[in-house]
Amino acid sequence: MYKVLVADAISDTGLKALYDHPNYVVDKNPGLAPDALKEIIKEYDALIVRSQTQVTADILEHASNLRVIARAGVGVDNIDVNAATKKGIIVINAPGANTISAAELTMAMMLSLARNIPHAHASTSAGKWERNNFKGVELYEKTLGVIGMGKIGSEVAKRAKSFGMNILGYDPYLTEDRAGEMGITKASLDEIAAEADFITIHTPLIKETRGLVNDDYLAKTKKGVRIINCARGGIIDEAALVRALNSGQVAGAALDVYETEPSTNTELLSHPNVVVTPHLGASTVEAQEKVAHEVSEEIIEIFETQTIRSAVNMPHVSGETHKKLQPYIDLGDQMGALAIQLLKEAPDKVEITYYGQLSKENTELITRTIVKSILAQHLGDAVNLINAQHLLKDQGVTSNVSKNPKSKGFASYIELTLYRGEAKANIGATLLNGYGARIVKMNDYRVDVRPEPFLLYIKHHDIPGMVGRVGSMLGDYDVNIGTMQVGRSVIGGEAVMVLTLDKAVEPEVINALTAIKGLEYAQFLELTDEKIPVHN
Ligand SMILES: NC(=O)c1ccc[n+]([C@@H]2O[C@H](COP(=O)([O-])OP(=O)(O)OC[C@H]3O[C@@H](n4cnc5c(N)ncnc54)[C@H](O)[C@@H]3O)[C@@H](O)[C@H]2O)c1
Ligand SMILES: O=C(O)CC[C@@H](O)C(=O)O
Repeated sequence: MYKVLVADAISDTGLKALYDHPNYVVDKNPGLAPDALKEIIKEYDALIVRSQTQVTADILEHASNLRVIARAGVGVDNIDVNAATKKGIIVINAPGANTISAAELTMAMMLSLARNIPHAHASTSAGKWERNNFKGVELYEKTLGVIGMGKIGSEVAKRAKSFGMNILGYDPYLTEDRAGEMGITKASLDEIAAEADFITIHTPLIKETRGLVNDDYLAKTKKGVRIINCARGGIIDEAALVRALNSGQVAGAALDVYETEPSTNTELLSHPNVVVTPHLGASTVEAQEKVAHEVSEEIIEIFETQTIRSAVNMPHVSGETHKKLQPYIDLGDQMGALAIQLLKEAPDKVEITYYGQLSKENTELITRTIVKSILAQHLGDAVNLINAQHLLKDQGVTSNVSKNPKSKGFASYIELTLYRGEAKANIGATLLNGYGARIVKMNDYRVDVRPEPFLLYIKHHDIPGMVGRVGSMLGDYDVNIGTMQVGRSVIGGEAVMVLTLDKAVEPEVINALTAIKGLEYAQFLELTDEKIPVHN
C-alpha cells in the first residue's frame, strides 16, 4: 500500500484514479505549516502539491520514504529539485495541462487593462456612473510583444491574432520558420521594447529571466506600454515597474504573479493603473482536473510499473526514442552489473563510450542506467536513475562519457571500463539484429556471450584439454553448461572462457575449478532476473 499526501487544494475529480486504486491511500491535508509537514512527511511515498507548499531541502531531510513529488501544475520553483534529486526522489509535473487556462487568463488581463474593467466595475458597483473616467484602447491593430513563445505564449499569440493584433515573439528557441507558420514576427527583446503597445511574459523564472523587465528595459519601451505577467513573479522587477507606472512610461500593468506570494507590495497592488489577481492562471475547473488527473496517473504508473515517462529531474526522451533505446538501456543495466562484479571492488573511475549509430542518440538514460547498476552493487536500493550521477560524484568516482561515430564492427556498440587504482574491468556489448544482446568483449578479450542469469568467467592458459577439464569438473558438480566461449590474444598465451550455466554455482565449485592445472582464475557472475528482459 502506498501513501499519498495531498498538501494543497487539489481537485478530487482529478485525483479519482488514486482514490479508486486499491494500492493507494490518499490523505488530503492542504495548508500544512512547514513544521507540521516535516513531522508527517516520513509516512508518505508520494507528495502532491500546487504552488503553495514549499518543498524545501529541510522538509526533504525528513522524507525518508518519499519516492515521488508531484507538482499539479507547471512551475516547480516551490520544490527544491536539487535536494530531491540528491535523495533520489522523482519530481514530476503536469506541463500543458493548464496551458489553455493560463492563456485565457492572459487574454482576460489584457482586455481588463485595455478597457479598465476591474476599476470600472468597482466604481459602478459602488453606485457611481463614471463613464468619462474609463476610456480604454482597442487591441485591434496594436502590437503585442510575447516574451517566451512556449506553450502558453504560443496560445496567447494565437488568440491575440484573432483580435487583429500584430504579434512580435521572442524566445531563444523560436525559429523564423515557426514564426512564419504562426503568422507572427520573430523579434529581439529590444525590438519588442521599441514597438510593442502590449508586452506579455511567458518564460519560466530562471537566472536569465530574473529581473528581465527592469529599469533599463522599461526605459527602452514605447511610452504608454501595457505589461502583463501571468508567468512568474520576479521576471518583472516590481520596484522598477512602480517607478515606470508613476512616471507614465508604463500606462498599465496586469499581474497574476509576484516577487513574493502572497504579495504585500501595497504600492503595486493598489496602484490605480494596475490590475491584480492572486495567482489564478491555473485556477479553472478544467485545468485543476487535468493537472490532478495527469499527476495521479503518472504516480500510479511509477509505482505499479517502475517506469518514469517524464520527470523534471530526468532527461526527457520521446516515447518513440525511449522504445528504440530500451534494449540498450537493458543492455547497460547488464553491463554495469557484470563490470562491477568483475572489478570486485568499488571503482574510482568509470569510462563509458558509445560507438556507431548510438553515438548520435541521446544516451543519457543508458548512462544513468549503467551508473545505477554499478552503484547498486554497494549502495543497493539507495541508488536510482534520479540520483545515480549525484551519488557517483558524492562517492568521489570520476566519470568520463564519450561518443565516437566509428562503428567498431557493430552498428552500435557500448564499452564500459571500471578502474580501481591499477585494477580494471571492462565489458563491450552490442545488440545483434535478430539475435538480441551480446557481450562481445570482457576484460579486453573478444567473446560472444548472450547475457544470461548465470555466467562463469575463467582465465586460463591456452593449453590443450582445458575446455574438457572445465566441462567435466562442472559435470561432477551437476552444473549443466548452456554455452561456452573461448577467447585468447595469442596461441598458447593467456585465454578466457565464458560459460552460461543453468544454475548458480557454489564457492566450492569455484575452488575445485581453480585447482585445475593451468586455470588461473574462476569467477561466478550473476544477473538477476529483472536484468534479463524477454526481448533479450
Ligand atoms: N499564472 C499561473 O497560474 C501559471 C499557470 C501555468 C504556467 N505558468 C507559468 O507560465 C510560464 C510559461 O509556461 P509554459 O507552460 O508556456 O512553459 P514552456 O516551457 O512551454 O515555455 C516557456 C518558454 O520560455 C522560453 N524562454 C526561456 N528563457 C527565455 C528567455 N530568457 N527569454 C525568452 N523566452 C525564454 C523557453 O524557451 C520556452 O519556450 C512558466 O513560468 C509557468 O510556470 C503560470
Ligand atoms: O497551482 C497553481 O495554481 C499554480 C499554477 C501555475 O503557476 C503553474 O506553474 O502551473
